Amino acid sequence: MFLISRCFTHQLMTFSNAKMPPKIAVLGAGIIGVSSALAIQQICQKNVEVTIIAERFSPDTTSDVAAGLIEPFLAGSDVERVKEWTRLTIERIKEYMSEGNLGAEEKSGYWMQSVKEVPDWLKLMKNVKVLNESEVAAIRKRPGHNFGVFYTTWYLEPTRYIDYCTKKIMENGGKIIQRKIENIDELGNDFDVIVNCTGLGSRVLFNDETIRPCRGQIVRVSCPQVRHFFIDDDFYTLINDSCLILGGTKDLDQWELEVNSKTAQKIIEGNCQNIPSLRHAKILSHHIGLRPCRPTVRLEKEIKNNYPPIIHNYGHGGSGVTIHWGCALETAELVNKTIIERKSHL
Ligand SMILES: Cc1cc2nc3c(=O)[nH]c(=O)nc-3n(C[C@H](O)[C@H](O)[C@H](O)COP(=O)(O)OP(=O)(O)OC[C@H]3O[C@@H](n4cnc5c(N)ncnc54)[C@H](O)[C@@H]3O)c2cc1C
Ligand SMILES: NC(=O)CC(=O)C(=O)O
Repeated sequence: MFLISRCFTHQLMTFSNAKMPPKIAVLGAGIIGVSSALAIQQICQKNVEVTIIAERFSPDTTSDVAAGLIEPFLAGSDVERVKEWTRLTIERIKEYMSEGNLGAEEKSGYWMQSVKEVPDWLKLMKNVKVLNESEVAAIRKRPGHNFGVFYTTWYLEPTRYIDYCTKKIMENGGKIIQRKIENIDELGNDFDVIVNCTGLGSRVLFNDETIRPCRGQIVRVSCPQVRHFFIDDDFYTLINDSCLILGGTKDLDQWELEVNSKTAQKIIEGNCQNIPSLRHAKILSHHIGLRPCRPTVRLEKEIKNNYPPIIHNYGHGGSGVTIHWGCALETAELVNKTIIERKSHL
């Protein structure tokens, strides 16, 4: 009886609240959660009540650790979807830059490779140049640099951007609740749609063991004379407005959040070999993040008996900044379609 009444109550709640704007819970306040919340407000023309519920907020999310380089990395096997999400995100970044926001720029540099790779997503970049033998020889810094590509991409500093999105969400009437959700039963019948943007948290919250941590350690340094990024199989120097980000480890199934000093030293040494000027860099800070890696990004609607519809948007690996807006738009379209379908049944 309880289950039926609960299910009936939920339907009743929906029917009885037909005049109230649909209530949307967005679980997670990383770049995926806040961008999804904002896209939902925009696509549903603000005729929704969006509440972000999260355990941690910026600057204490994985998203805040990211350098925000725009290029797919550990994004799973849906390469065509990832490329389209990247394209839409690049358009978003251009708009964001045109508004005069800080923390986003075009940036050029080198990707030196031991095995030649010219992925399709390079077509989204500018000034792409596959290096010839003499150019490789001129740029090479270590024996593993057998091939190389020069290109221009963008960076989007997550912390600044999350703040930008959050301000807009609040201006649109959004709400924020700081809370760890142990079980979605806790949400009861309070919401009409649940949007899951909990990243690695989905492993427990939605019992998805296919999402696994890929631990990344970085060092933020100041070295203004370095103005190009430099990436190879083991190390990278990426650029933000007022610092460089030196990386980059990728250790699957490693949950350790303590900074490892030996790893930090290896990261610094390896990047100094690629860019000798870095020997004059000032060390600013050390950070760890656990990339939410999954075989594919999970972006889909789930219907569970006795629960509101759940729209999943998690598992972005090393590409959450790169694909955030494409994923946010697709999530918002799923929410809008769900609301319209519900209204048609009233
Ligand atoms: C070192 C490093 C460098 C990176 N560099 C880049 C880069 O240059 N470019 C790029 O595109 N990507 C990069 N990434 C990847 C990017 O950071 C991630 O893909 C992205 O942050 C994932 O965003 P998210 O919002 O899903 O996760 P998160 O930022 O982890 O946010 C998850 C949110 O869900 C909340 N949450 C989880 N479980 C619960 C629960 N049970 N109850 C309530 N709230 C919950 C958390 O509190 C948090 O608010 C990098 C990652 C690392 C680690
Ligand atoms: N997209 C990226 O470049 C990801 C990255 O730098 C990381 O460490 O993850």
